[in-house]
Amino acid sequence: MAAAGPDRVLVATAVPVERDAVARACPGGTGIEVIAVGVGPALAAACTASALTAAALRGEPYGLVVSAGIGGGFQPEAPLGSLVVADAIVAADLGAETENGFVPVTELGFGTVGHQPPAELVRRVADAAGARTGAVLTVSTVTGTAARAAALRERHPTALAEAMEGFGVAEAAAAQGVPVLEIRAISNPVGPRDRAAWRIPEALAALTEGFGKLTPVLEGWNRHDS
Ligand SMILES: O=C(O)c1cccc(C(=O)CC[C@H]2O[C@@H](n3cnc4c(=O)[nH]cnc43)[C@H](O)[C@@H]2O)c1
Repeated sequence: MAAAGPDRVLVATAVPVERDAVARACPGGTGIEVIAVGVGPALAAACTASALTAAALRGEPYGLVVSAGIGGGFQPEAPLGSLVVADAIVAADLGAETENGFVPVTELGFGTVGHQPPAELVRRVADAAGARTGAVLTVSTVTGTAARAAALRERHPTALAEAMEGFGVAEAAAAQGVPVLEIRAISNPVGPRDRAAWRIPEALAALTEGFGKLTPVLEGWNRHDS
């Protein structure tokens, strides 16, 4: 039997400037498509699910989904302008606040709070792009205090970054049995709110450079090979 060809890859960013930064490194004909799916986990999940379903109905299903964009980095492990590849995609604020602290939704008997990207693909992508690997948290509220940053790190000691879409994109992918990655270029520290300290152009440039290096890995990847 002939070996299956490489999987088609869907890259989902939140906003158009992130989409364009990734697309600059992914010229047409590579089997990689880049779309903007909106800010926040719910909109990102809805738009990603629509794109996956539409492709499957066309008879051109995706074999991998990548949530990509800028993100906040936990300091000092994820400096501004660096890249992080998620080895775990974690819904960090999906649960209940109690007198004894935060309780994840899974401990209340519902749903899921994490997705695991394929370990070998994470390693290959991170090696190609010179990225760090660690948990990437999905939050609905951007962290704005040192106390909140410390609480997140205490609950998630391996976390390197936070953003707002990864878990939504991962839920949509998981619902269709498609593996998922998350790749973040660090635009700001996670911590006290200081919008003037965000380095968005530099992070977008890092996203383009990183995808330039990791695109061949995505192009060659087939989930049935690994
Ligand atoms: O400045 C604000 O008030 C503000 C509030 C909500 C969102 C934004 C964005 O610009 C978010 C765009 C996009 O970037 C990701 N991102 C970047 N840094 C962080 C962060 O520290 N924490 C969470 N998300 C972050 C996120 O994925 C958004 O889609 C600005």
